[in-house]
Amino acid sequence: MTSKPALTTNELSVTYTGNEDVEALKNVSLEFPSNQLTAIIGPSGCGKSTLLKSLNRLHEIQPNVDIDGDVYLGEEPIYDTDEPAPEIRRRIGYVPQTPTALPLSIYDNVAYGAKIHGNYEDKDELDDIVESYLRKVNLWDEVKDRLSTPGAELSTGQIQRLCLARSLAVEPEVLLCDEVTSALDPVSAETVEETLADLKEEYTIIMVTHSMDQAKRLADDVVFLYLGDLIEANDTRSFFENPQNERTKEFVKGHTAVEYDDSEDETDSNTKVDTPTAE
Ligand SMILES: Nc1ncnc2c1ncn2[C@@H]1O[C@H](COP(=O)(O)OP(=O)(O)OP(=O)(O)O)[C@@H](O)[C@H]1O
Repeated sequence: MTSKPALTTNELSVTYTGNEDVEALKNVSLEFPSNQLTAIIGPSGCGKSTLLKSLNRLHEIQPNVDIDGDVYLGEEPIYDTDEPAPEIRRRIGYVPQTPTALPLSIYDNVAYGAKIHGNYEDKDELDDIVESYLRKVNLWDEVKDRLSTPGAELSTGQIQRLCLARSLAVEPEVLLCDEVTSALDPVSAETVEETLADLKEEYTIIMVTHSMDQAKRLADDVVFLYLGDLIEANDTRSFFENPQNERTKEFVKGHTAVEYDDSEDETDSNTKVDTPTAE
């Protein structure tokens, strides 16, 4: 990891409290470089979504979560700060797995984000902003003649790109993506993936994915979690070709077997992670 970190975690721990405490993340210290795409991978239940949500204080909307340590956006702490959580969440955007359009027109789905940010003078400028973000997510040509139709009438893959445009329109410094292609058909997933590949030139993107193929294709860096522990973080090539930790070696080998040897394994070739759970 070479460039300056956009986001850093310092001994970050997250515990879900209740009848039984679940330590979902344990003392994780990590750097997420600027203008790169980092993939967070690991078996089901290892803490990927927990890590992602703790990076913009999304956990605070749940009552039963204890968080220790801190996260830094550049040099600024996001927990130990007077800055309101909604402003932190504007600066560190979150795109969920299930694409959902607001009950508004295509135009207003994107304008909504721009209006929150309030960085425009008049309608002409807002039109330009909407167009530029729809272009950024490769959706403009598909929707430019029907901007006033409801966003919900688009295909699922188009809605996911609309959600990306809406998230970008508030001008975040970092974009968190939680399995944003997993609810899509293969063609739509490919289009969203191409969009992410374009966006990572300009944005810092942190993405949870279950697909090793996707991590290899898209990510500059990979973070591997197991049972809430950070096992290994490295650039993508080193991570897959020369893993340092035995656990990583096993995980990568397991997925290589799934990807390339379909004679012995019935697991779907999209390499959905199926190794032991942390629960
Ligand atoms: N709201 C919650 N309350 C209690 N425990 C939770 C809660 N959310 C997650 N957990 C537990 O925390 C651990 C980590 O869960 P998390 O969803 O972060 O894993 P994950 O790696 O994203 O899993 P998956 O790949 O299946 O989505 C798991 O043991 C899970 O059961």
